[in-house]
Amino acid sequence: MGQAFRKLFDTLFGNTEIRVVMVGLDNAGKTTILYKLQIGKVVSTIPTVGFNVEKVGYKNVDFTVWDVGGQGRHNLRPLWKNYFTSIDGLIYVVDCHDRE
Ligand SMILES: Nc1nc2c(ncn2[C@@H]2O[C@H](COP(=O)(O)OP(=O)(O)OP(=O)(O)O)[C@@H](O)[C@H]2O)c(=O)[nH]1
Ligand SMILES: [Mg+2]
Repeated sequence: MGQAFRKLFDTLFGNTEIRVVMVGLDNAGKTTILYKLQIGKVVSTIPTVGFNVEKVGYKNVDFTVWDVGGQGRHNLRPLWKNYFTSIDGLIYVVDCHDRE
């Protein structure tokens, strides 16, 4: 209950911190989205082995966005679940041009 009031208070009067995790298959575009959100540009990327984490501010909300690598050949997908504790949101990124 106290936590709920705290969140409400923060939303109305201060900064709210939200933790978000992005997962999806390799080459889906997660890292591209992360840096587009943070710096507003499309950057060139390399496959993520591990994760990238960045802060993205929007209005009075501070998003901490975790971008977790999705390559199957490095067996990264079974590791996704380790990022799912204490998060407020999960984004699953899909490349709509990927027919496989
Ligand atoms: N045409 C097009 N290319 C994109 C788009 N988003 C990402 N790409 C390209 O797709 C490739 C992979 O993008 P990443 O953002 O590195 O993919 P990822 O999901 O982080 O991949 P992993 O780190 O391996 O899990 C890069 O060459 C990007 O430039 C898009 O919306 N359109
Ligand atoms: Mg990546």
